Amino acid sequence: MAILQVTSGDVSFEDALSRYRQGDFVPNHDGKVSFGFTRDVIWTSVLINNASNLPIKKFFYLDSAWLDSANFYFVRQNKLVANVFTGDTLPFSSRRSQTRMISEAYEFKPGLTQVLIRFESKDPLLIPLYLTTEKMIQRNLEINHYFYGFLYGAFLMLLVYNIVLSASLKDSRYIYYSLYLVSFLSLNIAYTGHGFKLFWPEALFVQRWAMIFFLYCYILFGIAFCFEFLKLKTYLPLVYRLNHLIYVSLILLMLGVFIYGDQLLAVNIGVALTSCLVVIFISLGLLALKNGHAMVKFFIPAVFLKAGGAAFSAATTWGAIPYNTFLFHGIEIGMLIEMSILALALAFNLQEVDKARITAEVIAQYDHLTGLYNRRAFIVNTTPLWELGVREETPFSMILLDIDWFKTINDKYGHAVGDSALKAIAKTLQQHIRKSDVLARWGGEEFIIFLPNTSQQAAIQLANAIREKIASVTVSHDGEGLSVTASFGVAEYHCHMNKLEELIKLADKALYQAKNSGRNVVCDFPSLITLTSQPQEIAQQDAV
Ligand SMILES: Nc1nc2c(ncn2[C@@H]2O[C@H](COP(=O)(O)OP(=O)(O)OP(=O)(O)O)[C@@H](O)[C@H]2O)c(=O)[nH]1
Repeated sequence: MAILQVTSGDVSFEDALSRYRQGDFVPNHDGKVSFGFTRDVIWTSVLINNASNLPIKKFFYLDSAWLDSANFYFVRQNKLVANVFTGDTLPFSSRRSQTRMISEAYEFKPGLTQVLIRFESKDPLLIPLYLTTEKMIQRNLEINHYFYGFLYGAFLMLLVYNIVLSASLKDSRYIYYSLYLVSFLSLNIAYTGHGFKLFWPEALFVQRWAMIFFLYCYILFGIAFCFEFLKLKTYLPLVYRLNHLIYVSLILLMLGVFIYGDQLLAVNIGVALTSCLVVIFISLGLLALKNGHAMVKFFIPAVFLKAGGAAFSAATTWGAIPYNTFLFHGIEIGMLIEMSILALALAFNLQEVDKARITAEVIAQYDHLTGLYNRRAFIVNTTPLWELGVREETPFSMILLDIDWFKTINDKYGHAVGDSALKAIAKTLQQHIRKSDVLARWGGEEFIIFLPNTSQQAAIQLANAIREKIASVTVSHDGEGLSVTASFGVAEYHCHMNKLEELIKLADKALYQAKNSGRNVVCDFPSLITLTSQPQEIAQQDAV
């Protein structure tokens, strides 16, 4: 194969032929196939010698879906015998051969045939040209089908997985991930020629601009995903504030290039932005890592691997390294790896969210000062025991206790001492109840105990034991021990009660009675003072 690269203006077939004869074509000894982003026109000349006596049908096959035009001129004995035009400037349905990649059949008569082909593209000019048989083309397409079947299958799986997660978790990161993935998928469908073959075979305008449009979408959603995934709002708020400016600038740029209408310029800007994207992603990732964002440990390797794949694709496209199908598909493989790692990261995040939810649920059950159940958790844990007691007709009781003169303790010794008293009493209560009892901090200085399988008499006994114990507990203050007392109300379930609240109300009434009876006493309902000690003003209860 010999090549003539026309850098300015155009050359007609006749001119190309005469320049070939003048020796202007250069032999393509090193098998160059990539000419990068160029407005140049490439003419190639191939001499085919059919040494047999019979005509042989062969196919020219181009393993690239980016060519705007491939114009084949078949010359025999200095005469043009056939001219076939194909490429993306022709509706797909008008192509003689309906393969996704350009292929052109020709029956070579015995003897020498010269084939001159004029190539042009507004996308990267890549000409991996093969002279082959129909069988080989079918085989190649078959391998391609498996490859893209696997790739699109994997992308669709990741997509569905993330759409389900975004719908159930209402987390914007999954939505941006899905958009990022869909834009890459669409870009891939456009630049591999699948779109032209399957979705818009007649629409030349779409074929011309779809790839560029999806490339810009990919950049836009890539940035949006990066901002959300790295939680820049939290970890880099100054950068995050720029997000709207970035999105608006990108959309304006996109509109600008479409209105200007220069396809090659639009592709060049898009590709340059995609390369910048990798640098931006990694820089933002490192900054977020510095500010303590754990998910970056997934993000940076994912972006590196994708960037590696993309670099190989770009290098083969630009002709920096020799063309090779595997390397050419580097971006797709890299993107699949990146998407899988990021999906893993989002799954990891799901686990974190779950852990945080469990922690929040646990925290929501407990009183932070004493570590006892709070009022809500008390009701939740007591209700089934109440129902069981009612059904099995076993006695059960409730104790409500309130620290005496607690306001005075706070006022006189300070809140910290009040808190220590609350903690000391909580500990005492925990030591005196059974595992099956339910203990909670009911309010400020009030505690409640639900006692399953416990009669009123037994509850009163327990309350008195606790009362005595509390009175003997000392809370340290300025090196001295300060003692506190508590008053108790006890009530037992009766069959006319319908709700837990009714039993609590009775215990509260008994407690009220205990307070009125001078404090540091246990009262039950109906009010009955079971044991008293001399009521004391806390102000007088100094060191023990
Ligand atoms: N230190 C501390 N004080 C609390 C806490 N929760 C509530 N309190 C205080 O407990 C005091 C309760 O005061 P009162 O309801 O007047 O009861 P009292 O002083 O114990 O009087 P009697 O119950 O009639 O013996 C209030 O001053 C609240 O501010 C807490 O978590 N820590």
